[in-house]
Amino acid sequence: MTAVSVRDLSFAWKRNEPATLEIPEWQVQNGDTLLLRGPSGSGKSTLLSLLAGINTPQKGELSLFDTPLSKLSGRQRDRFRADNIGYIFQQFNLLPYLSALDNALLACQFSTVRKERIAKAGDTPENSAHGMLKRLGLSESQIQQPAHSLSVGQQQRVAAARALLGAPPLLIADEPTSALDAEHRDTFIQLLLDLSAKNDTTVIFVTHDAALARYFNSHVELNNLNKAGVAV
Ligand SMILES: Nc1ncnc2c1ncn2[C@@H]1O[C@H](COP(=O)(O)OP(=O)(O)OP(=O)(O)O)[C@@H](O)[C@H]1O
Repeated sequence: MTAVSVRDLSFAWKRNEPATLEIPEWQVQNGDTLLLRGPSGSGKSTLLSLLAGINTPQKGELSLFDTPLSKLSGRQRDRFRADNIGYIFQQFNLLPYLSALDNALLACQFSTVRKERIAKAGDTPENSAHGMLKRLGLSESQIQQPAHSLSVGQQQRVAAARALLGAPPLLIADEPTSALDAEHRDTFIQLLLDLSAKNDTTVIFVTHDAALARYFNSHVELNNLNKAGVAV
């Protein structure tokens, strides 16, 4: 099965303006770990927003795990995203006054399917979130602390736990390491990839940082994929 399949996709932010993205063909295989690179403004976040079904392309096909997103209503797309995509945002998007544990648990609040996957593995969401946060290096007291009182590195781990809870088949991470020093960044990526591999989760990781390439089994330069703005 392919995790992502794109054909003749075109997306413009505004009608009658030149397209930001034109991608004739692109596939990501299930279980791949992919690094997506490109200069600032090249459309990386825009592409992620299409993959997550937050925005929809004006033309072309975009399927995730053989489900064409264009066939889903807005509400079905929201449900599909909650069930199937773990998303780590650049700014993490944690709720500041909720504890690390409750932030991680939000992933299950919006998805029965995630809860069911955990139940099938003989676990509870609370226990699974707690275990994930511990594996990501948070202490008992940090797990109970409100997110705003954690360091940037700790907040990033909470965002990773929330994204991975309930084993979504696709993890999307948008530059989540830009605030970290090299050592913390490398440890974090290694952990993220180890946890993803356990669930056979496909990973799409966006970064500017060429030094991270060695962690991923495929590499895509968005400017090679995207034909928008290129004369034919
Ligand atoms: N919400 C939006 N409304 C209108 N235009 C947008 C919006 N978001 C992005 N754009 C435009 O789309 C183009 C691509 O932006 P995008 O944020 O996808 O690039 P990026 O590669 O993720 O950049 P960076 O590495 O700086 O985050 C830019 O020209 C930007 O101005």
